[in-house]
Amino acid sequence: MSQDSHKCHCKSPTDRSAGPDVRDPPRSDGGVALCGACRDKKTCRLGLISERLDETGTAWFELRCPKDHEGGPNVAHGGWTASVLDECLGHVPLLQGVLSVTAELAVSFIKPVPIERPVEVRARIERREGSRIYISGEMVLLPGRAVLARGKGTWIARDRTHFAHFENWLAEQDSMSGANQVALTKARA
Ligand SMILES: CCCCCCCC/C=C\CCCCCCCC(=O)SCCNC(=O)CCNC(=O)[C@H](O)C(C)(C)COP(=O)(O)OP(=O)(O)OC[C@H]1O[C@@H](n2cnc3c(N)ncnc32)[C@H](O)[C@@H]1OP(=O)(O)O
Repeated sequence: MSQDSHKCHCKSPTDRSAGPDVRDPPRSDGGVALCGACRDKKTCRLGLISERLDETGTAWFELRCPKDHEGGPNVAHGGWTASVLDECLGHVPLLQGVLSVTAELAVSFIKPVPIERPVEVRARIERREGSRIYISGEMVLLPGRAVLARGKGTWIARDRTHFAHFENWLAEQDSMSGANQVALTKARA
């Protein structure tokens, strides 16, 4: 359902659940835009150290896989690699002042990613169609830039009411399951 056609008593975009301003998100000391879980710690727990957008529209990220994301011996858990690509690719529109959410993400795992070694992600928008933003990127090992992983996917541009709409949807789900519970209890009585 599109947000425009969603008719409910949604909270206003200025409500706390709308989150911080996407054009001025909370950042780490290295300038990385921080998601909800990392704001208090003021550091990206996935290991992103810095991010920048160059004049051609390519976004560059420096990072290391923290030890607590180890999967196999001395290498990253695959979920870390997928999370980092989700994060970095999603930051490309964010660096241009656009909030978007991941609709689809495909990850190719080319080589294991060593723990605590400098790696780089570069990502760019391939094209846009309506609210759909097609983004791709790759993770390379520094300094030689051997490719470790590739990601590509579809992001959907949203406005700040996205999360307030979701909270209303969740409340509707909860009230429906509450009503179902009452009906079930009555049927059993
Ligand atoms: C990135 C990190 C940010 C760092 C934070 C810094 C601070 C920033 C400051 C402040 C805010 C905080 C920001 C946090 C941001 C976090 C982002 C994430 O974590 S993303 C988490 C995982 N992804 C989800 O949770 C989506 C869950 N899915 C959905 O919400 C919906 O399914 C959604 C929005 C994807 C589609 O909703 P519909 O289907 O109701 O919307 P309809 O209007 O019908 O479709 C819109 C367009 O989307 C296409 N679409 C829908 N699903 C698709 C799919 N699976 N694949 C391709 N296209 C799809 C449709 O074809 C349509 O395209 P057409 O506009 O007509 O061109």
